[in-house]
Amino acid sequence: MGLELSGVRVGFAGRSVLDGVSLSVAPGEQVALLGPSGAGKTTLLRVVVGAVTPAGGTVRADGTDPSGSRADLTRLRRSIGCVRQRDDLVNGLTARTNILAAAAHEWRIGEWVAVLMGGVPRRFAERLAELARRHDIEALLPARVERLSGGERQRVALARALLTRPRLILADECTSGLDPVRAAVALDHLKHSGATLLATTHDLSVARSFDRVVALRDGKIVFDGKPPDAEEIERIYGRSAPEEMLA
Ligand SMILES: Nc1ncnc2c1ncn2[C@@H]1O[C@H](COP(=O)(O)OP(=O)(O)OP(=O)(O)O)[C@@H](O)[C@H]1O
Repeated sequence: MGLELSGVRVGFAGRSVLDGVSLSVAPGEQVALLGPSGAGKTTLLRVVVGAVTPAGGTVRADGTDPSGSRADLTRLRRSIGCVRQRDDLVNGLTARTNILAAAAHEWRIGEWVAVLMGGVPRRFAERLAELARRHDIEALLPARVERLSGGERQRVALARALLTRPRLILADECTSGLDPVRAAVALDHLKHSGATLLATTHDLSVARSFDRVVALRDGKIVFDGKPPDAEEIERIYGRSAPEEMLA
């Protein structure tokens, strides 16, 4: 799925958070959105998914305006997989049900019953097993998600985002909270999903694993290209660069 943002402006309580952001991402392209805390990375993802309506500029995801009609937004969201910084798994439900819920709009009546009884509809079984294996969560599937650790929840959230093979993945700090091996597995899986990928990070080593890095500072794009080296980062961010960006 392609993305086109032009002159996007967002403000909260009179304070500018995105200030004339223009960005073009081709279908299948993978982009790291780099920036220190508060630079506007999450807000940019929220604009793409229609959770924040810009005060100015235009946004098109797959040619659709995410702030347009409800029907357009619903259709668009079904092609997007989100992994949020703070996952929004539903407590009280098992990891299995949380993952399957990503496809709830596709369930048939019999499948609703199967899922509510703790089962897995046959047409999702193979995909669920593959994701569980890949993210090492097979043993966690029957557990209620409130009993899982932060990193375990993160892996469940990744599996959920990938279940329906989305065409666009918005990953917000998706590896924070994961150990280095699992973080590498998660990134690798996202990158090999074939989807367009927009992944926020303030970790330069994560950004460096992408071919294209878009850096934000105070709501503006200040760099767009091959991964910047430490010297460039210092030039872009000066003292506002957190240590992990200078490493
Ligand atoms: N709903 C909101 N209401 C008011 N201010 C907001 C809202 N959402 C974000 N902000 C502010 O906008 C700024 C940018 O936030 P955003 O979450 O986009 O930054 P970020 O680059 O993702 O940071 P982090 O790496 O810490 O997640 C912050 O100063 C934040 O406090």
